[in-house]
Amino acid sequence: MKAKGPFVVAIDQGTTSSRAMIFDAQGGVVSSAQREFEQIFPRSGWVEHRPRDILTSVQVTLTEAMHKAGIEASAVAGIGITNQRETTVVWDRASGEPVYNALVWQSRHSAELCEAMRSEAVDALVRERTGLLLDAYFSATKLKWLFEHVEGVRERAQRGELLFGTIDSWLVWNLTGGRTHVTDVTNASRTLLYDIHRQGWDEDLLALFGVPASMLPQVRGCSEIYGRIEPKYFFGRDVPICGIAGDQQAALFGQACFEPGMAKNTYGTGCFMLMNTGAKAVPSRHGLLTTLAWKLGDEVEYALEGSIFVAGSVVQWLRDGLRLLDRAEQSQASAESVDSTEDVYLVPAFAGLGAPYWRSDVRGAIFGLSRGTSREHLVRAALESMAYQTRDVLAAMEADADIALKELRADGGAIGNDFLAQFQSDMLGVPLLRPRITETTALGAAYLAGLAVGVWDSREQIARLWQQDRRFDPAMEASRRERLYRGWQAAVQATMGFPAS
Ligand SMILES: Nc1ncnc2c1ncn2[C@@H]1O[C@H](COP(=O)(O)OP(=O)(O)O)[C@@H](O)[C@H]1O
Ligand SMILES: O=P(O)(O)OC[C@H](O)CO
Repeated sequence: MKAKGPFVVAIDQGTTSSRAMIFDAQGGVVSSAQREFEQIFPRSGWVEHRPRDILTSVQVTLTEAMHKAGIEASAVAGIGITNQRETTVVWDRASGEPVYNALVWQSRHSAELCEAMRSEAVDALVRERTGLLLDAYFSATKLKWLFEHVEGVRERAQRGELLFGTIDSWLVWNLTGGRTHVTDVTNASRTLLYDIHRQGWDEDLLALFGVPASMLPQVRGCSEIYGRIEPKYFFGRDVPICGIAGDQQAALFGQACFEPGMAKNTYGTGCFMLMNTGAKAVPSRHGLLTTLAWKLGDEVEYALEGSIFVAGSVVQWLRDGLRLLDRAEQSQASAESVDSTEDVYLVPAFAGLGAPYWRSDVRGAIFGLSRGTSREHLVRAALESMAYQTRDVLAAMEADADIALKELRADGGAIGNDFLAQFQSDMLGVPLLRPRITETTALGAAYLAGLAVGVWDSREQIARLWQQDRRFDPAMEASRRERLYRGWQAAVQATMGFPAS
């Protein structure tokens, strides 16, 4: 007999792959399926996705995960969606056809346009209303690029023929058969068009970027029924879609960081540290972002975020670019085979530096090379760079929020690396906790969906489901830690000074 459930499905639409996961009511993984899709690099620094590829990868993984689980569709209580954030899609309201590829969050399409728009008044307006910065990372700059570079898009948008959405909106629109144009507050808070204090699209910002209000989705909470999936996509059942959050906020939720001061760091392609600041939107004076953590019922909570653009991808570069490794996992043994980097530092500013520096013009550098520098030293320096960047962000966070972090919950593919986890704990001087389920992004989306349809009743119940895999306690002497960190800071300063202008 097939298991009765209830089960919850999470769709985790990430930058390089889509994943569908099925969870039971204890928060345990029943099955999962994953598909990569094509990354399109039309020019140096530009990254695009085909919106239809994304949709297909989601539909295929949904079906595969259900087959693997061997459960009835009727046992699924709800579907949650979590997504790569900021990535921008524009499509025709009538035909559903995208007008162009999706412009991906990392892409620098709109970098020049941002420089041309920059002024003290614009910077202040953006920061005050959105908690963000004027940077090509965010959606409104990508929309403006589409208006300026793709023929007819501005005019069609002005005539009300086009819709805009981040990937969550694009998926919900399609999975509900073109009936529902919504997003949630967390995704809205990454567009540069949303007032995070007043909770609404902001007319001044719409005017600044030339965006007609008619193309915007309705903004909703993170845990409610938005619509029902078309039965043809889900074994004949119109299951509710009832959870939406951007992937980093979903991970914060999946890590059960529900109290102000609790923080998580996700070590994937990039690294995103978010600290819950509760009902208070804490403005950053140290290069972080203020963002919405979630909205449950009428309650809104905020987070401080440090966005690091290159983390796990530095290991991919060692593997595919320098061919120093066959597999990412080998980096652990390689780093552990030497006692230190012998003062080699690698600053992986491949696409500039994100938080807290925001320097899109700088590029990566390696310092301290000697005749004795080996492959192992470089691998270790690459892993250490993730930990140093995280310390930069944490220092900014503690200064902004005026608190000292007690522990850091960590997740994402790269934190399976024990060397990195230990070095990170050493470098921060706080315990690092690794949960049993490191797919916390999908788990968070499942929790949000399950809360909306009664699979779980409360956040307290969810917090009790969090389980530790391993705890890493700081073991490095403070004097060594500070000496190493000073070396990193010098390396970053030197990187930012090159080439001399
Ligand atoms: N054992 C490991 N040590 C170091 N880095 C790793 C390890 N395993 C995976 N990675 C890195 O982590 C990233 C994959 O993590 P994942 O959470 O799947 O990323 P994303 O969701 O951003 O695609 C890759 O960049 C990979 O190089
Ligand atoms: O797809 P990921 O996990 O690399 O996350 C991307 C972030 O949401 C970008 O802001």
